[in-house]
Amino acid sequence: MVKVAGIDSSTQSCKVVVVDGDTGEILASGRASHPDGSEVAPAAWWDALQQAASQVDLSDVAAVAVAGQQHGMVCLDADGEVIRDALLWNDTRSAQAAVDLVNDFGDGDAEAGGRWWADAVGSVPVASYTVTKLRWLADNETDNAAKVAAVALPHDWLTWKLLGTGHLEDLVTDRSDASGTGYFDPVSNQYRRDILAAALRIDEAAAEKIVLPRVAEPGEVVGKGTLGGASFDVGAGMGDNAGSALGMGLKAGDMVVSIGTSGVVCGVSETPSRDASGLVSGFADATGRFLPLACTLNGARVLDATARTLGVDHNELSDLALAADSGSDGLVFVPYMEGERTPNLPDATGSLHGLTLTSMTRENLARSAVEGIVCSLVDALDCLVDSGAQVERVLLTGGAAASSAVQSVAPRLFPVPVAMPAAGEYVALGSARQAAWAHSGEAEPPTWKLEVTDLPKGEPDPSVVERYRSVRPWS
Ligand SMILES: Nc1ncnc2c1ncn2[C@@H]1O[C@H](COP(=O)(O)OP(=O)(O)O)[C@@H](O)[C@H]1O
Ligand SMILES: O=C(CO)[C@@H](O)[C@H](O)COP(=O)(O)O
Repeated sequence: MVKVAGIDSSTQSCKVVVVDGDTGEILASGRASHPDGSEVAPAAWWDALQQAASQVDLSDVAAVAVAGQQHGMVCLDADGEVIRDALLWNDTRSAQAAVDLVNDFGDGDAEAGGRWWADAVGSVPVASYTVTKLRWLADNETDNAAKVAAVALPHDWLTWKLLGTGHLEDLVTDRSDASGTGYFDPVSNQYRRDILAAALRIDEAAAEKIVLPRVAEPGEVVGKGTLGGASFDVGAGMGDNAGSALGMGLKAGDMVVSIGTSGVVCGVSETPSRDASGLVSGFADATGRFLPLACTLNGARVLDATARTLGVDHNELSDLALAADSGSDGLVFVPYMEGERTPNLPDATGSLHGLTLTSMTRENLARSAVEGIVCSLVDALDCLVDSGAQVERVLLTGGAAASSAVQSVAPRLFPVPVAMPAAGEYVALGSARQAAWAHSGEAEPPTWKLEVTDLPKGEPDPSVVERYRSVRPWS
C-alpha cells in the first residue's frame, strides 16, 4: 500500500488526511482552525497546517498535495517575505476595483467589458478574484504595491513552504487555482501579463518581471517536500473546489453543492465556460478539464449566526428547523449577510420577510435560514443551467451538509435528485488523490470508489423558492 496525504487549507480551518493511495480509504486525519476575518497572515495557515499535520503520522507518506481556498492574494517581496496580510476571496473591499476593471476593458461599457473578460479568461471579475485585489492594492497601498515581486495564491504559498527552498522561481500552481486569479486563460493555459499590468497600473515590461507561480501539469510531481521530519513527493495542488470535484471523481451531470464558508455549485465540463454576465465563473478543474462554478458568500456561517442568535448548537438548530413546516409559515430569510457574489451585490445585507405574530417563532427562524441558503444555491444552480451545464444530480458536501435539516430541505427545493457522499473531507481527499496520481506517474488519477446515499425526495415545495424569489433584491 502506498500512503499519501491530502491537505485542505480552507477558509475556516486546515484539514489533513492520510489515505491508502490504492483505495482512497482514510487512515488518519488532523485539523486545526484558521483565524477569523477576511484578511489573514499566511503564517497562520502554515501554523495551522503544521498543527493539523502533527496529529497524523507522515513518516511513511510517499506524496502530499495541498488544496486551498481560492483567489486569496499573497504578495511577496524580492526576498520572499509576505508584504501584507492576504486578502481572502470573501473580502469585498475590492468591489469597486472589479467594476473599474470591467469598465476599463469595455471602454466604459460594462456589458462590453463583461464580454471582453469572459473571452479573455473565462470569467468576469468580482471582488473575490485576485486581479481585483491587486488593483485595490495599487490604488490604496502604493508602497506595498511597489514591493510586489511575486503573487501567489494560498495553496501555491503553502506548497512553496513545503518545498522549502525560499526561491520565488520555485513557486508553483495548477490550472484550477490559476484560473481564479483573473489573469490566467484556462483555454490557452497562459497567464495574461497585460491584465496583470493593468491591475497593478504598471507597464507590461514591469509585469513580465513579477514572478507568477509556474502552472504545473495536473499529475506532476513538482518537487520534494518536508514536514515534521518526513519527506515526500509534492503534487501541484489545486483550488479547493477543484479538490472536492477530484475527491469525488465527479462525472458529467453531477453537480457539487458545497455549503462551507462559501456556498458553491460546480461541475466538470469538457468545454470552457464564458459567461459574459459574470454569474458563472469559467474555472479549470484539476484533471485538465473545466469547472464552471457559481459561488455565494453566504454558506454555513448563516447557520452559525442563526444558531448563535437562538442560543443553540447546530444539532438543536437542525431540530428546530425540522419542527417547523416547509415554508417556515411564510418567513423568508434572504441570507446575503456578507454582501453577495451570485449575483454580484457586494453591499447587500441579509433580510427577513413575512414576519407576523404567528410566523415569528424560533422554529420558523431556524427553518427559514436553512431554506434561505438552499434557495440561494438553487439560484446558483440555475445560473449554471442557463449557461448550458448538464445537471442531473446534486452531490451535497461542505460543513453544513452534516445538518439533518439541510439534508431534509435540499431535496425538496433542488430540481434534481440530491445525494450525499459518505462523510468525508472531499477537498483533502481530492488533494490526496492528486498526490497519489503524481506519485504513480500514471496518465490518470487512481480510481477510488465513491459511496453516495440518495437523500429522500420529501414533498417538493416549489412555493418556497417562488416566495424567496419574490423578495430577494434582484430578479
Ligand atoms: N452540523 C452542522 N450544521 C450546520 N453547520 C455546520 C455543521 N457542522 C459544521 N458546520 C459549519 O460548517 C462550516 C465549516 O465547513 P467547512 O466546509 O469546513 O468550511 P470551509 O471549508 O469554508 O473552511 C462552519 O461554519 C461550521 O460551523
Ligand atoms: O471563492 C470561492 C470559489 O470561487 C470559494 O469557494 C473559496 O474557494 C473558499 O472556499 P471554502 O473555504 O468556502 O470551501
